[in-house]
Amino acid sequence: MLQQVNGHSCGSDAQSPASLREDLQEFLGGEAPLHQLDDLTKVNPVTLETVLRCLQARYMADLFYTNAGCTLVALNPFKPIPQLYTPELMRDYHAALQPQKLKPHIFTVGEQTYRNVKSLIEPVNQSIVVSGESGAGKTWTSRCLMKFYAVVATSPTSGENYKIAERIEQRILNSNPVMEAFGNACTLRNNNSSRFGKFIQLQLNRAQQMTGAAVQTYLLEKTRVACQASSERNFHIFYQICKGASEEERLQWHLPEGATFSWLPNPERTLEEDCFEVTREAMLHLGIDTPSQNNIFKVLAGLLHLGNIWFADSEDEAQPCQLMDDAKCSVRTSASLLQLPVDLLLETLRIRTIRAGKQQQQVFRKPCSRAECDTRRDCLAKLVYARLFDWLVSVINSSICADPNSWTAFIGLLDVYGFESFPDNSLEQLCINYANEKLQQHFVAHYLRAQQEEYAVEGLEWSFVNYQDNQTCLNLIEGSPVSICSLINEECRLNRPSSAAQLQTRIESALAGSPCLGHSKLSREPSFIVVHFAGPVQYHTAGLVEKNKDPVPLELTELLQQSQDPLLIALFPTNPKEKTQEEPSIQGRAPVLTVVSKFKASLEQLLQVLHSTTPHYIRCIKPNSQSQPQTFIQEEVLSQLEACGLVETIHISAAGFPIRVSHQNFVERYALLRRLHPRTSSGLHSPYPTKGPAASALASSVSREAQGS
Ligand SMILES: Nc1ncnc2c1ncn2[C@@H]1O[C@H](COP(=O)(O)OP(=O)(O)OP(=O)(O)O)[C@@H](O)[C@H]1O
Repeated sequence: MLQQVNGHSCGSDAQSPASLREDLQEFLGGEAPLHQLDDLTKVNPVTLETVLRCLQARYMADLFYTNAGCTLVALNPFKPIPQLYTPELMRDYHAALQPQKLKPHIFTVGEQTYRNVKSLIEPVNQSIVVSGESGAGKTWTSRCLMKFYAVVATSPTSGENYKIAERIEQRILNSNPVMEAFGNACTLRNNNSSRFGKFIQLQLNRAQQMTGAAVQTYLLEKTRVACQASSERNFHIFYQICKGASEEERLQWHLPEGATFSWLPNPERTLEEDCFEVTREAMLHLGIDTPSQNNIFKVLAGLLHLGNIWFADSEDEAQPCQLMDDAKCSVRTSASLLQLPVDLLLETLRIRTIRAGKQQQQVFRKPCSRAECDTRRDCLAKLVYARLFDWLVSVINSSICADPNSWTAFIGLLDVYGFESFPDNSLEQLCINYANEKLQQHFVAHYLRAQQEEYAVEGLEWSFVNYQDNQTCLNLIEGSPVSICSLINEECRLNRPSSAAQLQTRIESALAGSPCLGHSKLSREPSFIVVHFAGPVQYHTAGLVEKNKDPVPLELTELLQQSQDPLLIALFPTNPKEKTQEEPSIQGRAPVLTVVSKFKASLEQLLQVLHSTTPHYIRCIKPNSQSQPQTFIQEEVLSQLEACGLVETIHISAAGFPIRVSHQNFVERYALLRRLHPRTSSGLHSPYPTKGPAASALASSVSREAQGS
């Protein structure tokens, strides 16, 4: 009935179409207008179409949050709605007797999570998995949740303790602008796209007060420092220093007004993320004082000048490449900002050292080709930036992390880069989409599969809801013995010359049986297609192996160890015992630790943490790819709904038993009901089953009733 009414096009009578529709609905079915359905399990029937219509109706009515069983759907409004995130509203959700009876909100999830910690029911630790495609609102959501906990999980005491707690919360909140300045960038899909993944662990003491936090980051897209797609930008911080530096700083950092940098595309675009002052202020609160900040910005300016060093082709292979005319000044400026000997910088960029022999004693020096010089220059910048980012994260952690004895439980917020599919996808997208597959699998395993299996085991009446399991895709990416990861890693291990076309052939022949592997007949570049749960993505094989090796010539690290700059000295210590991955082993074998293998290991660690917690899910949905408010493009939303299996989730949530109470807790909580029903004469049999499937069904229904769901 709803569908028909909604599909009906209303005329332009005196009555507005919206109110006519509502009247019609009421008359025909007595059902609530679609936008009033704040739980998708109430949509009837539950189909992709009805869910889509409901979300659209709500979006147009400025209702951005909707429950979908165990998941909260968050539609990106693409406009500021300050009244939706006020501290007063946070307190309302916190103080509510039954927060789930209030309008759906991320604060309901926040509060439920918080109450779960309080209840001490195992697993006490909680996690909130915020997912969605790039630009859907994940970072925004996690930021708001952090603010929520900063407001509600505070010490009620006054005086000194209160001040300490407030300082910790401020620091935790201040970690956001700093990490976003250094780790976010404007991409085609999102002006403030996170180019790294993060898991924030909010640490709570016995009284459920936030005593600290810890941040774990994943795979920063460091290639962006030296290479940006034409309509994209470098990390925000570079624009911030160029736009926000004072006159004096401009002189110190050699950043005159109007200077152009190859690695600073689209500087004319001004974004709200360009605010230098916010970053500085936040850094200060995290304990990074002004001299240290200036040191960081000076190094970053040095990298910008490094990007302006261009080489000319050498006519004689035995001679190093010459600098382009404009580049001579850039070399001097870059060397001076990075406090490196200018000759050594030039030599390192232009001459390769080859070690040979058993103990690598024989050393040859070979001039690099122009392309090799460019690669070394880019590599130097990536090396510095990646270490700087890691260093910042460790500074942040030391500033916000609580003493391990002071906290007993945590709430984890996971905000990883969303699923990506560009015209040109490479190793970065493969890793990002792989992470999204793993998270989807966690959701599928935890919710869609495990729940239904449990119902079957408990003997509950249940007709199985089919869902899209992404295991086949994961097998293709990471399975054993052969997968895309293993094949790319093997190329790195064998260190054999391998063309992009050869890699494509190897992948296609070794994994031909996988239904998730596709081939594009139209593509001129060697590539392969992976059919992800969120859609097919074509990956180009050119440069894949090299990126996976992520080779850092030893000379580059040695060069940076020669720097007199205090920050670079800290980032590149000259500790002979510290053997870095980039150093070749004695036997001259290629390093086994590849980007993919390190990423895989960190993902596995993350999933272990997630498995040990009670998970909560927030699905962020991007209503349109133009980031426009009040614009709901059905096809785009539909593909996101399909990709995350939302309809299946709703089906299972609607028909299933989402609330689980242990038998003991159930008896304790509802023992009162027994008094209402007289016992049988023997006194042994309660009218309610206390064990087995029927008990859990009963527990669920009573509990659901109690919670008003
Ligand atoms: N609840 C909201 N209210 C207002 N604007 C929002 C909201 N959520 C998101 N936005 C807007 O959408 C933009 C993109 O959101 P966000 O950066 O959180 O996306 P994301 O999912 O983290 O993307 P990525 O994966 O690229 O990092 C924000 O910069 C903000 O302008």
